Formats: sequence, structure tokens, C-alpha cells
Amino acid sequence: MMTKKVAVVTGSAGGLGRGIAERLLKDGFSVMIHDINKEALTKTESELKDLGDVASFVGDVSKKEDQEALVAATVEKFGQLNVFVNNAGVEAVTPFMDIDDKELERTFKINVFGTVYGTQAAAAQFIKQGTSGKIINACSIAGHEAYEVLGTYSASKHAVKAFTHVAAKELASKHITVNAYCPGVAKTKMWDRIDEEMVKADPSLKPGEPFAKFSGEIALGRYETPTDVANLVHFLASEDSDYITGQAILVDGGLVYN
Ligand SMILES: NC(=O)C1=CN([C@@H]2O[C@H](COP(=O)(O)OP(=O)(O)OC[C@H]3O[C@@H](n4cnc5c(N)ncnc54)[C@H](O)[C@@H]3O)[C@@H](O)[C@H]2O)C=CC1
Ligand SMILES: CC(=O)C(C)=O
Repeated sequence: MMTKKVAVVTGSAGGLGRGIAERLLKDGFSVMIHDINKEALTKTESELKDLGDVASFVGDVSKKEDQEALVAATVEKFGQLNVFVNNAGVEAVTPFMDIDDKELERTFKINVFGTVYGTQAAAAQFIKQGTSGKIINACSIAGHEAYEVLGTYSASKHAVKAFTHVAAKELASKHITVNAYCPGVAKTKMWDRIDEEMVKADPSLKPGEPFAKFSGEIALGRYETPTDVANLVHFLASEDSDYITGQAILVDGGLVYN
């Protein structure tokens, strides 16, 4: 009997992470969902359980020990690890001159330190197993372009892209691939908060206008859904992507071209 492959998706109580977890369950993976929000995570786990083997783990990606514990709990529950999706992330919406220590520290601790710690914990497990493995990071259009009032967030996603390239180069000899998905404008709770903050930063804007402006520029004419993102992560988690590493792939409906 073939053993089922095992995936971890961080920050998967809702939003894009949940969509990715759903797709990987449908693909036949055993999936460890994970989030800092215990209540939402428990609810999501019960909603996903009919799709396949799902378990949950509460943790904070910005804490190295939590990331290591997440990998250990996954291996204890499902016997191995094959795919690790560093999905959890937070936004920061602030005019450049008002960016402060608190925002820089929070955003970089979660988006950048979290991705590094998750990659290290997953790669250590792949090496221990003596198997190949796939690490898949959440980048963004903001990791390719830089957007006004999203300076801290854009810088953090550029750092995620750089770490994706470097980890891919260093881990290739161990048959570990490292890639990133770069969504555009998806209507999750993150964009609800971005919209609210952009309106606060520019009172001439009405609620909903920032989201409408960003999504109005998408060539394919609609905003992104978690399924759009999950379709790419499904590919990056599959054997069909075995010869791809170090790439930060845009999945944005035609918004950023580089
Ligand atoms: N929504 C969008 O349009 C885009 C999102 N992204 C990226 O995709 C990823 C997912 O975004 P969304 O689903 O939209 O966000 P979201 O805010 O809707 O969901 C993020 C999830 O991560 C969890 N989380 C936050 N901090 C955490 C921490 N320290 N440890 C563990 N879990 C934590 C939250 O509780 C939440 O369940 C993020 O990395 C984001 O930067 C990238 C481009 C566009
Ligand atoms: C949320 C996000 O990643 C943006 C605005 O690019």
C-alpha cells in the first residue's frame, strides 16, 4: 500500500491557507492545518474532516520553537512530512513617514522570520527522513512590485522572495525544492483590513474603493479566489513541479508582469 503524502499549511484557519488545505486534502494528502487562532482553527478542522485525513496544531510562525513543534506533531500524527506551505502572513498599511519599530518588528517577525523558521524546520525533517521535500512560500505581487502605504509589507514579501531563491540554491543538493506563490488581490479578511486601513490613510476614499481600485486593474477582470491560489499550490506540491525550484510565481489574473 502506498503511504499518503503529508502536508502542513500554516495560517490555514481561513483565507488562502484554508483553500490550499482543502485542495491538498482533495489531492489525497494528509494535512496538518495550523494557525495562531485556536477557535477558528478548531472550527475549520471540523469543517474539513469529511475531505480526508486532517489534524490541527496551534502555533505562532514567528516562534522558532513553535515551528519545530509543528513539524514534530505532524510527523507524530502522520508518520512523515513531504510538503510544507509557509502561508501565514500579516499585512501592514502605513504611510512611509509613519512606519515605526512596532510595525517593522511584527511584520518581519511573522512574514520573514516565520518563513525562515518554517523552511528550516521542514528541511531538517526532510534531511532526517532522507527524502526529497517541497517547501512552498506565500509571497505576493508586493514581492515583485512596491506599493504606496504598503512599504513594510512589500519589503517583507521581497525578503520572502529572496529567501525562496537562496534556500532553493542551498537545499537543491538534498532534493528539496523551494518555490513561492505570489497572489494578487484576493477578497480575504486580509484585504478587508487593508481596505479599512487605506481609507484611514486617505479620507478621500470610501470603504471598498481601495479594493475596487486594485482589483479593477486585473486583466482577467475579476478578483482572486482561494481556489485560484490553491490551483498553483496543488501544482507546486505535486510531482509535476519536480524540476522547478527557486521560483516566485505570480498568480494574479494579470496584474504584475515581470
Ligand atoms: N489576500 C490577498 O490578496 C493576498 C495574500 N497574500 C499572502 O497570502 C497569505 C495568506 O493571506 P490571506 O489568507 O489573505 O490572509 P488572512 O489574514 O485572511 O489569513 C491569514 C491567517 O494566518 C493566521 N496568522 C496570522 N499570524 C499568524 C502567526 N503569527 N502564526 C500563525 N498563524 C498566523 C491568521 O490567524 C489567519 O487565519 C499571506 O502570507 C498573505 O501575505 C499575498 C498576496 C495577496
Ligand atoms: C495583500 C497583498 O499581498 C497585496 C496588496 O499585494
